Amino acid sequence: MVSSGDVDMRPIDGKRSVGVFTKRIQQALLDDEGDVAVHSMKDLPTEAHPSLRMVASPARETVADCLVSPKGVELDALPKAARIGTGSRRRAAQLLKLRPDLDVQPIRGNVQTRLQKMHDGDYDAIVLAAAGIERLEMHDLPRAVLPLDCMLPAPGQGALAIEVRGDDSDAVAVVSQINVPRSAACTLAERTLLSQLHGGCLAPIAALGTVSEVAADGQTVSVLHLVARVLSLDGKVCLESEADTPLDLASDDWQTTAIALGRQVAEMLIDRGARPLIEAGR
Ligand SMILES: NCc1[nH]cc(CCC(=O)O)c1CC(=O)O
Repeated sequence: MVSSGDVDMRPIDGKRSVGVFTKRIQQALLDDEGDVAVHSMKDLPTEAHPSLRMVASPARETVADCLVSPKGVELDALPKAARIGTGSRRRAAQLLKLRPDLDVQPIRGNVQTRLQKMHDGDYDAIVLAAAGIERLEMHDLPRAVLPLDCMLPAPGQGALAIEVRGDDSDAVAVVSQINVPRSAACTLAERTLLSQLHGGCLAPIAALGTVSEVAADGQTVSVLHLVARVLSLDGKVCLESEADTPLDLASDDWQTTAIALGRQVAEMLIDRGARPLIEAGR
């Protein structure tokens, strides 16, 4: 299905841009044109549609962003004042934090359109999610992975969100079986943080949840870690907070745990002054 996010070339704008990649697909579910919707979780607004239910998130792809350029150079090898195409304030702010000289310019359209614009010479480089490149099987695309400490991803990046109609109990029962709690816990923490900050998809907010196994008293326990950043648009201010919590993936408690961690890290950022930065980014 073609969504308005694929074809609308106008600059990203607060209200109009909410759900542009997901609305058309949700409408197909509501109209009974399909029974299962597959979204990029990153594109799915945190506020759920009242008649739909996100019942599964399968194993997550790689979460990083990539710098894509004709020669696939690293960020520090770009010439001074290089033109970078990205419509994402999160990406723009994190790039400018490291390279204030860069000339960040808006870009729209699907991946093919963006690459064409780069090859036409409109930009020296663009930023794309590694997950998108891999899902499109563009394995030969010249690119440099941006390390996570320089570019934290968007909440939900690299994950899929599978939605069904809330009253379709067969679909709920079947599709929920492909949920991977380890991935779902990470993205639930990230998306809880985002909704607590009322960031929508546009504010310069980055977040990454990870699960690791830690040895404690001769046993291994899972730990959910969440790190998040809120930046000023020019990247000059960058607040970062993180926290972790034990996670019991075998019980249904993982949801409560992930939500609590998302709230906790959001509070830490608000205490450090995130609100005015988010308001300025609207
Ligand atoms: N906003 C478009 C969008 N939605 C999901 C992805 C990539 C795949 C993913 O992050 O899951 C992309 C393209 C991009 O950000 O480069």
